[in-house]
Amino acid sequence: MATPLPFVQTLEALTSFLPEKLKKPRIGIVCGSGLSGLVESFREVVIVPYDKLPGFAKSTVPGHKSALAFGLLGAGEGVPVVAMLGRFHPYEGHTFPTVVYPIRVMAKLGVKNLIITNASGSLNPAIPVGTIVVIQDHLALPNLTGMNPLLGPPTSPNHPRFLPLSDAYSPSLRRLAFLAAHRLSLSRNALAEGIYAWVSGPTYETPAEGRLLRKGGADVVGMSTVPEVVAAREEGLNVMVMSLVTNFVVIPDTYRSIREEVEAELAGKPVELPVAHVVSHDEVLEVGREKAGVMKKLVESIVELIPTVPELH
Ligand SMILES: O=P(O)(O)O[C@@H]1C[C@H](O)[C@@H](CO)O1
Ligand SMILES: Nc1nc2[nH]cnc2c(=O)[nH]1
Repeated sequence: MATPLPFVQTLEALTSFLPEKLKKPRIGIVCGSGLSGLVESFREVVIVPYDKLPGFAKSTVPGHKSALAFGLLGAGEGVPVVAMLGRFHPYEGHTFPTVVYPIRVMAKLGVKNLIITNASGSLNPAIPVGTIVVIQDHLALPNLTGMNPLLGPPTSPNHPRFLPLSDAYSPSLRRLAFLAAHRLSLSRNALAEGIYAWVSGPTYETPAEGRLLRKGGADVVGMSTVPEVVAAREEGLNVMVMSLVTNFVVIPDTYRSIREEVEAELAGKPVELPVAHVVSHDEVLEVGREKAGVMKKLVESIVELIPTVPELH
């Protein structure tokens, strides 16, 4: 029998930390690798470390802090928001209920719209490093092969047993991303649309895996987000995802043949080999730092626009 989740205790703890005007955020934000700097734009900010909250784990990944940030974001009076400064990934050893626990807590606080960010590798030559991809759909091999975050007894009798995901990524929220980019005078190439492949990690893709995902229709690949999207949809939230491309995934058209190289060498005609790029988390964080400002402005602008859209209330 699964241990019951301590929602009541978490909500009581949060209530004790928060002033009245921050107690009911309507917009939730998840900050991906290297993107927690968003909190610098919050006003009247209250930071609640995860270790003060029953049910919350600790994020162990560099570039992920372990705290919830509450504050007002956007021009004028500002909109009350809550942001996860750091998320939990299944590859860290966290169970799915733990990975998505903060999302369910956000829903219980009254959050209706969720903006998720992440870092990803590009599988699509037309989507270079530094692009922010507004996700329109996902390809989640783990969901299809026995690692679905909703396996097991339902978390609540109010949740559907069979959750549809054909409409997971809110067109109304995605629209706001492009309107926000226009307001900020970003170049057309700064933002793209695409499909996110979720893999469990923590290994990066082999070239053959990258090629498989590309052939399957994915544009970018990452190790997070989909469990959060699934839980958020189960909780009835509107969801949008913006994925910052931090590196290219190597997808060769052909493999270099070692046999041909040896044969060429033996024949006295050595071939000059291209040096293949090897991705690292430092590189992911570096691009995150470079683009954090743009991501921050986009999120802030989307937060300002949400209250103007009746179907997002
Ligand atoms: O939490 P996100 O998805 O932003 O982090 C990405 C995926 C892995 O956790 C890590 C790999 O570098 O970055
Ligand atoms: N799986 C995966 N996750 C990433 N996160 C940032 N870059 C990558 C990548 O190339 N592959």
